[in-house]
Order: sequence, then C-alpha cells, then structure tokens
Amino acid sequence: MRLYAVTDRAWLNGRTLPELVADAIAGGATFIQLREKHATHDEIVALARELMPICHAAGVPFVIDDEVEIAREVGADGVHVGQSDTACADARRLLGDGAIIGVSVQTVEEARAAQAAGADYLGVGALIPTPTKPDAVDVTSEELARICRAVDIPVVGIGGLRVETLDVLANSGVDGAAVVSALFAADDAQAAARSLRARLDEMLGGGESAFPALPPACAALPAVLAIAGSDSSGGAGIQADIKTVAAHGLFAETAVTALTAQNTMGVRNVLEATPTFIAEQIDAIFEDIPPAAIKIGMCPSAPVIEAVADALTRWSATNIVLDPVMVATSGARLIAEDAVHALEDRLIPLARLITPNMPEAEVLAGFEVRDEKDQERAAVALADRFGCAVLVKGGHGVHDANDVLALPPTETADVGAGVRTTWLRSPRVDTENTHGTGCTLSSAIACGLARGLGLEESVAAAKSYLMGALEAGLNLGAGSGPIDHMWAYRPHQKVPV
Ligand SMILES: Nc1ncnc2c1ncn2[C@@H]1O[C@H](COP(=O)(O)OP(=O)(O)O)[C@@H](O)[C@H]1O
Ligand SMILES: Cc1ncc(COP(=O)(O)O)c(N)n1
Ligand SMILES: [Mg+2]
Repeated sequence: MRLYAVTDRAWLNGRTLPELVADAIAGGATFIQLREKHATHDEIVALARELMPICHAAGVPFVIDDEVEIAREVGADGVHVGQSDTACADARRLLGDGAIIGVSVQTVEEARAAQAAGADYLGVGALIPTPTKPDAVDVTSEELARICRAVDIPVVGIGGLRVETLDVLANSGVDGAAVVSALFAADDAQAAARSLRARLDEMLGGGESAFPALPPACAALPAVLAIAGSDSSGGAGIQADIKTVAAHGLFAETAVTALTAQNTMGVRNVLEATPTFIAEQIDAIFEDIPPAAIKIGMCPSAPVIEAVADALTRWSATNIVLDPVMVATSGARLIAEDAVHALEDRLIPLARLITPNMPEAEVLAGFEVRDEKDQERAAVALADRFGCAVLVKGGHGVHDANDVLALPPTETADVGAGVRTTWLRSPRVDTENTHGTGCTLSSAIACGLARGLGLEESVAAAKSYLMGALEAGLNLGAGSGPIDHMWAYRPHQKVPV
C-alpha cells in the first residue's frame, strides 16, 4: 500500500476522475480509494463502475470511502471507514472475509480496537497542518510510530502529505502514504505520483512489487520479439516470453529456434529449427511489424546462432536483450558446448544487455562466480569485454536474490568514465517454483525498453514484476513449477503488504 491515492474531484479543470486515476496508477499509485462526501448514491455507483476496471487492469485494489452498501453493490475490493462511520465489524459482516477493510484511527487504543474488529489496514492522521487547518496536527510522528508498533496490520499515514513533507513518516514503521491533493490537485498527476512513489521507496526501502501500468489503448502497440525455444509445459521459453509481453500490455512476436519436450521435472527431447527457417521467421517479422525490442533466449547450436545474428544484422535490430540460456533450472543442457564461442563472437556483440545467471557468467567470464564479489567482478569484466550492459543474476546464490547490473559508458552518458555497477536486491522467495524466471525477467526488460524506458529503469521494473509473479505462489507440476505471469490481474482478496 505504498502510495495510497484518495480521490477528490475539486481540481478536475476539464479532466475526468478516471483520467486522473489512470495517471496516478501509471505514476506508481498502488491503492485507490474513491472518496465522495457530497455525491448521490447513483453518482458514486457510476464513478465506481468507471474506476474499478482501470484499477483492476493494473492490479491495484479499489475501495470506497464510508459507503459499505455501495461497495457491496458494485463489487469493490472493500471500504474505508472512519470512527463515526459504519463500524469495522459491521462492514466485515456485510462484505465478507475477502473484503479489504481500512479504518481511520488517531490513537493506539483506536488502532488496537480496529485490528481486533478485523481491519486489514489503518489510516493514521492528520500528520501535517494543512492550509485550511494550520494548527490542527492531530497525530504526532511519535504517536504514529507507537500505533505502528501496537498492531501487525499495515498502516498508512495521511493528512497534508506531499513530497516535501513525507519525511514525517521516516522510521515510523508505516507501510506507505495516503495522499489527496498532492496527486489530484497536481497539473500532472502521473509525474506527481512518480515523485511521491520514488521518495517513498527511497525512505521505506525496496518498495512493494509495482506492476508496470498498461499503455493506453492505441492503434499501434509496441511489439516485442522473442527469439527463443518452445517449452511445452508453458512456464519457460517462448511461452513465458509471450505471457510476459502480453501481461505488460504489449504485442508479442516470436521466432522459434527449437521445440523442447519439457515439463517441470526436466527436458526430454529437443528438436532444432533449421537455420534457414529461423531466418525466414525473423525476416517475415521485420518486413511487416518491426519490433521495438527483442529478447533472445535459447539458441541451441552454432548454426542457429549464426542465422539469428545474420538476420538481426541485416535488419539493424536494436534494443536486444540476450539471455545466454545454457542450462535449464531443471539441470538440462540447452546449448551445445561448441556454441558458446559463436554466442560470444556473433550474438553478444549485437546485444544492449546480456543476463547470465551465475553458472553462465562463470562460463563467459572464465572464472568462478560463487558470491556477490564474484558476481560484480564478472559483470564488470563482461561489460568491459563486450561493451554491452551485463546483469549477473543471483538466483543461484545462497542468500537473497540479488542481481548486479554493470553499465558501460555508452549507457551512462559518462564518456571517459569506466563501467558503473548497481545492485538490484530483493529477498529470496521461499519456493522451488522458479521455472522460467530467467526467461521472464529478460522479456520483461525488453518490454521496458520497447516502451521507451531507460535500461536501469527497465531492469528495476522487470525485477519487481518478477517478484510479484514469484510471490503469487502458483504451485503447478511435480518439479520446479512455473511462476504466475498474470499475477497482477488476479482480484485482490487481501491488502498487499
Ligand atoms: N527464489 C527466488 N526469489 C526471488 N527471486 C528469485 C528467486 N530465484 C530467482 N530469482 C530471481 O530471478 C531472476 C532469474 O535468476 P536466476 O535464477 O539466477 O536465473 P535463471 O533463471 O536464468 O537461472 C533473477 O532476478 C533472480 O534474482
Ligand atoms: C525452451 C526453454 N528456454 C529456456 C529455458 C530456461 O529456463 P529458466 O528461465 O528457468 O532459466 C527453458 N527451461 N526452456
Ligand atoms: Mg536462465
């Protein structure tokens, strides 16, 4: 609930509330509350019906202020109630266990009572004097911190919060900030949300998984091409790529390099496409719907690699993310040993980014990659050698799932400087179900690039999309199962914490 947006139609200036909400979500709002103090029942219902699909398309929960009956009528995710509104326990009885119920509180006693009555989260404030009520600071930072310590449900701070005043939340233990005018009175709600969200993530650390908002409907969606192998079980390879691209609201194209007979337990057989046929697929795509970015996955042999490299060179392809797939999560080899040279000589030089896991980085760098120091050393060595960006993924490490990104001077606009590194850290999700994580990550990065994001931004967004897919807890198959590419589209039953 990092950036919780409470609607207000006081500053529309010709814009509509759905437009502003879509902008807020595109900028990083993670929760929407419809708040209408003076509207009629029918107006609130109509607004809710417009806003709900926008929120749900982006995986953002939608609740309504006070109006429990309307929340039930329209099927909202829940309600937010104040101390003098419907009691939390009554709202729970009316809306059921699956609903999200938030309660406004100002003291530890109220907070404990709300939690005991079944609240899912608390809103605490007002924290800052507002221009209309300059002296009315209702809740001090100290009381806010006491409240956060007293309950185990998430708490959001509210009341006069703007980018410049978010500091009052520091070290309090809150999960996020609720804002009204900082978003809805802004000229550019998306830009406002982006700066609020950036400051909150910086202050509160990491940030919850933010699903990249979908691009608006238009006649020409950016296309993303996946050049990779098919995984019959649907969790990795071309299938993971298509699902990832579709989940990002973009248009997926494919050139299949090989078919695998595969499931969560292993790869049973591989049938390579002929180099000529692979080239024909790529030519057909570029002659008609040229992709804005390309992800390359499994390329099983030197002749396949040559064909892909020749075709991409012919078309002067850019924005290439190369996942140098060598071994499947299940342990099966997916590339001939003698093909590694072809990969190094022909394909890596075309890539903007390569994304080896630790064993693959070891093969490419020629030294052991066992810990974070090795990861960083390999990333820098490879970025130096190939002049492209390098993400050495840490999924095979022992502690957290930390990846290191090495950026060559061409990516940092720091001519004269050397390779710069930056770490993308996330906790390890406690699961065996990681089939296709590498495929998914590289496709998601290509999606960011296709939408015009920078490389670092694309990698960070992709990592948080991947975390959502892992955390969704899909559990299919007897081996290392697939992740949930569509996690952000599931109806939210619970407050994301
Ligand atoms: N259990 C996990 N929890 C969180 N992130 C993970 C987990 N396993 C892998 N990852 C992440 O998934 C991505 C793919 O990592 P990795 O497993 O190293 O590559 P590959 O799938 O190519 O073998 C990386 O961003 C890594 O940090
Ligand atoms: C066809 C195909 N391509 C790639 C992978 C790698 O999977 P992972 O993303 O788990 O490394 C795979 N298992 N199958
Ligand atoms: Mg991989």
